[in-house]
Amino acid sequence: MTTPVTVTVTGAAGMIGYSLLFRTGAGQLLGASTPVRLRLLEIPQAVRVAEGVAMELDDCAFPLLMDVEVTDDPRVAFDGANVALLVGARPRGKGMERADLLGANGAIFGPQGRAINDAAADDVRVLVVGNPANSNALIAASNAPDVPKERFSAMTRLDHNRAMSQLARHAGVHVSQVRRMSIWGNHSATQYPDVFHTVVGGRPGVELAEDTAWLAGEFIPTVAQRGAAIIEARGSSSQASAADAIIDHVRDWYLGTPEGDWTSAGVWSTGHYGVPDGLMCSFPVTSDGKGWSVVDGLEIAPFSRERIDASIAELVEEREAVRALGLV
Ligand SMILES: NC(=O)c1ccc[n+]([C@@H]2O[C@H](COP(=O)([O-])OP(=O)(O)OC[C@H]3O[C@@H](n4cnc5c(N)ncnc54)[C@H](O)[C@@H]3O)[C@@H](O)[C@H]2O)c1
Ligand SMILES: O=C(O)C[C@H](O)C(=O)O
Repeated sequence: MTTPVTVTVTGAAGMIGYSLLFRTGAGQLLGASTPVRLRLLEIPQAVRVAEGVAMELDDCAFPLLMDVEVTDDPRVAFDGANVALLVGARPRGKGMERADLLGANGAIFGPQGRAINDAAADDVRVLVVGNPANSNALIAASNAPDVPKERFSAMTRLDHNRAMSQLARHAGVHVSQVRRMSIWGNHSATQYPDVFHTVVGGRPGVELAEDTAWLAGEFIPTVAQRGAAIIEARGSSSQASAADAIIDHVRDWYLGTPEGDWTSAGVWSTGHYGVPDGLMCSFPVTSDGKGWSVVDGLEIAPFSRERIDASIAELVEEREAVRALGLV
C-alpha cells in the first residue's frame, strides 16, 4: 500500500464537512489506491460534534481511511498536511452577498495561512471553499510566504458544474456531452460563465452564444445566482453539491484533467488574459497531476471581455477591502 496522504479539513462539523468527509474516507478524493489520514479542525464549541463525525467515520470501516484526528489547534491540524481543504467559515444567509462575509471570515484565513506555512508538508496544496472564497484564498496565500502561490486555489468548480448542467439542458444533450466550460473571475454574482469555447454534443458552443437574449437574460444569471436560489429554497447554502465540487476539484488537481477538456479554478494570477498579478481569479485550467496551468490563447469576444473585466474589478475591490482590514 502507498504512503497515506494527510488531508486536513476545516469546518469538519459543518454541513459540507458532513458530506465531504465520508466521500473522502471512501476514496473518492484521491482515488481508490490512495490511503488517507484525516485531520479535522473545528472551533472549540464544535469539537464535540466533530468528534461525533469521527466516530461515524470509524463506524464506516473504510479500507482506505488510516486515521482520524480532531483538534481545535490549527498548528496540530496542518502538521504534515499534504492536502488542506479550508471549508470552515460562516455561510451567508438570505439576502446577503458573499462579500458581506469578508471581515468575519477573512480573520479565519490569516492564522490558517500562517499555520500552513509553518506546519504543513512541503508538497501541501490548499483549496479554499469558505466564502468569499477568492479573497479568503488570497488572505491564506499571502500569510504563507514560504508556500508557492500556485499551491493555493479557490473553488469555482461548483459554478463550473452548474454551468455545464444549465448548458446541457438548454442544448438538449446529457451533461457528459459538454466540454470546455470556463468560469472567469470571482465566485460571486459577477462571475462569468463562458460558453464561447465549449463543445456541446459535438457542436461549437459559440453557435449557442449567438442567442444573446438567452445567454445574457437566462444562462448567465441562472448560474451566477444559483447559490442564492439554493439558499432561498433550502434555507441554507449548498452543501452536498459543494462537497461534490471539492471532490471534483481535488481529483482533477491530483490525477489530472481529462484529455481534450479543462476545468475552472480560482488561481493566483500572473497576468494571463490581462488579469492583474496577485489576484485569486477563476480561469479555465488544466492539470497534469502536478499543478494547474491556465489555458492559454483563447480568443475573448467583446461580450465576454466586458463581463470578465467587471468580475476582475470586484476582485480588485475585495483586495482593497482586505488590505484595509490588515488581512493581507
Ligand atoms: N466556494 C463554493 O463554491 C462554496 C459552496 C458552498 C459553500 N461555501 C462556503 O463554505 C463555507 C462552509 O459552509 P457549510 O455549509 O459547511 O457551513 P456550516 O455553517 O454548516 O459549517 C461551517 C463550520 O465551520 C466551522 N468553523 C468556523 N470557523 C472556523 C475556524 N476558524 N476553524 C475551523 N472551523 C471553523 C464552524 O464551527 C462550522 O462547523 C461557507 O463559507 C459557505 O459559504 C462555498
Ligand atoms: O452562495 C453561497 O453563499 C454558497 C456557495 O458559495 C454557493 O455558490 O452555493
